Amino acid sequence: MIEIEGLTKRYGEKLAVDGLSFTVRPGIITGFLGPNGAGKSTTMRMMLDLDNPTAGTVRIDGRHYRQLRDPLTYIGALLDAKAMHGGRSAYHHLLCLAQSNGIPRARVHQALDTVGLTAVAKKRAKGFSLGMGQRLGIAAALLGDPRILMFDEPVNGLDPEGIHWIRNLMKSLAAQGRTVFVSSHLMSEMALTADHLVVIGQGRLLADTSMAEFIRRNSRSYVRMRSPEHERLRDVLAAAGHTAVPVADGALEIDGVSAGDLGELAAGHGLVLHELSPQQASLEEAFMQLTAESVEYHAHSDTAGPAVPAGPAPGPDASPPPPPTPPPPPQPAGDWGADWRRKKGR
Ligand SMILES: Nc1ncnc2c1ncn2[C@@H]1O[C@H](COP(=O)(O)OP(=O)(O)OP(=O)(O)O)[C@@H](O)[C@H]1O
Repeated sequence: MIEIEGLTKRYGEKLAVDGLSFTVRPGIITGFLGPNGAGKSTTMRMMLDLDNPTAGTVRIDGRHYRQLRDPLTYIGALLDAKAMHGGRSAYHHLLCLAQSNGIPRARVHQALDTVGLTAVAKKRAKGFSLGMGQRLGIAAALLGDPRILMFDEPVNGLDPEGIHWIRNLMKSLAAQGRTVFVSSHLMSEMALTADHLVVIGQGRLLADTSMAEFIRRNSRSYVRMRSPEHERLRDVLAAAGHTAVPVADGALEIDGVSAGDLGELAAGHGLVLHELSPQQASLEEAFMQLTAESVEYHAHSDTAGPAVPAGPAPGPDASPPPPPTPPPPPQPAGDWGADWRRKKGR
């Protein structure tokens, strides 16, 4: 188990992690989700004592990382798959790690076997593809047979076969009762892997919820209707007890009733419809709404300009930056998502 309490990291003016508190439990995969720059890697580095917190604590099975004897036997991590000595073979890379952490040599063979690198164990790591490097990084994380595993964006840049393999590996590690903590900036990836979600934005906790609860609250199905007789359609729907929410393109969105029933209702009143379509809100949309106010880097919607940070404009001739927008107040974890549902009139 990993317990994080009031974890904060400031780099000069930048508050990268802002008073995070949550617990990562064993036997499940906990997804750590947030847009680019949200503070995921910084949090993970502090969990592994690679960075000092400005405030707050991290406990690994009740102890600080520094108090762990042979830490690789408690917690294994894949942070940056490229962080290895490229001139060494995969076997020697793992052997060096094993020898400096009191791990028996036999584990090197087992770890190579688990990740499918036995055949290339004698090859130098610098000749490895991205996927092979990722597998070697995972072998290093598994080397000490730790109860806790941490993966930072493990599927980045992998082909579908590699992604499938990592997903299944994480699931089997969790099924063995281990604590699995995995970061991503993709909701779609987490939906396929995680049992629990911790969502952050600009270093703050936005949600701490089970995946099932996230899906239950956000996999909303509804019906879109459009009619040239917009007002009459609204009246007919209201009289039938349905709440119709108008949206920007002139359509109405109606929850809790089927497209078939709505079609019959409209036909019964002689209403012409230009659209009657069942819809399913995507989890990606829910995640984007949840983190919308905390996204630091936006792409321009016009195609002329490059993506730039939303912060002050660069360069000596740049016009003065607009005053900073105050960050949104933190949401109580029990009511996350309420804000965007309110905004959408849901
Ligand atoms: N060593 C550092 N010095 C100064 N600022 C830093 C440092 N490390 C991270 N930051 C800043 O802290 C914020 C959080 O960065 P972090 O890498 O933890 O985010 P992230 O959620 O992992 O992002 P990504 O998904 O893009 O990897 C960013 O604004 C980043 O620029």
